[in-house]
Amino acid sequence: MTRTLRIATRGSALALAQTGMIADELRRLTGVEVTITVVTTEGDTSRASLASIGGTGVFASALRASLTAGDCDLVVHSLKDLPTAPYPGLVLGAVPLREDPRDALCSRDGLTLDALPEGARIGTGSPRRVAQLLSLRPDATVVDIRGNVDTRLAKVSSGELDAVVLAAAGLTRLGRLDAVSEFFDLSVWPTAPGQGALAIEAREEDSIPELTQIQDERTRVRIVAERSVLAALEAGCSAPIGASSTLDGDTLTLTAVVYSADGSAELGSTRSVTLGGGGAGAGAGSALAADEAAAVGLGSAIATQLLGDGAGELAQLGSSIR
Ligand SMILES: NCc1[nH]cc(CCC(=O)O)c1CC(=O)O
Repeated sequence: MTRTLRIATRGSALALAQTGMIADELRRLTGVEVTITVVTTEGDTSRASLASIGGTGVFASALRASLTAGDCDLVVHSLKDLPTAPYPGLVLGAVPLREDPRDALCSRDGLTLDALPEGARIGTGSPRRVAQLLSLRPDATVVDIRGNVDTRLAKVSSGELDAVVLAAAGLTRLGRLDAVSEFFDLSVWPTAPGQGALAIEAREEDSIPELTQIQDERTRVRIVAERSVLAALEAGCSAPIGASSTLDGDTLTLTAVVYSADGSAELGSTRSVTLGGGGAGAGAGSALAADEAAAVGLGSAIATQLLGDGAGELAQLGSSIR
């Protein structure tokens, strides 16, 4: 009998697209059979603003409950929507190769952020994007929006908004890169920790060797570093924090920026570490574990520095702990 893996996912077009891609890769690379079931989450049913219903975890909890209950074997999440706190009994089974981590502006007539009219109405639901937008365009009116990618883009074509900011990765996966008028460079516009990457979550007690075949270890080490800043700042995905990383050879470099809510002030820090892969003689698994530990150390060092510089007060992190 062919082995079957059951994957659970949210039902949005983006979630279905990215889960479908993972399912196809698992089938192609390992020969397993894969089934997909849709789980509705609070993030899908509530129309309240994301910040108000709790940010961290609103998309993830129902999926995690399904995994814990044994109703599925794997869950595909957008990594940036996955809370940093460990979840009892579940593990990050695999992190596939990352898509473009940048944010993109989608406006009419290809206008860039600089070229938008005075007082332009720009839609986003993310406190980080609000701060970044206002820091570059203090005259803009930022409108808090919810909804899937197509709904957001429709508000621009209809004229309700002049522009929206969306993740390039989501637009790529949905085949909507045509809507992009500007990609923001990560050096001026770092994005959410883990943006553009997916998380395949599994039960700790299960052994699913197929997962190593869809994992990109270099992506995994980078996102571990980015997320450890959030964890060390005790901030959630709704906090106004951007992070970006590079892994050049064995040099892992991480930048994190903390913003005030109105974008008028920011604090940043950049550090690097040389990864040793656990040293000669270390097994493949322990080499990855050693690199992940170094990545966590890098993120914590950056968080400690930012807190020492006053990031807690600047971003009012206490109020975004969830
Ligand atoms: N919070 C919503 C969300 N979660 C993941 C993505 C797509 C990009 C990704 O995989 O990081 C998006 C949409 C967006 O931010 O535009």
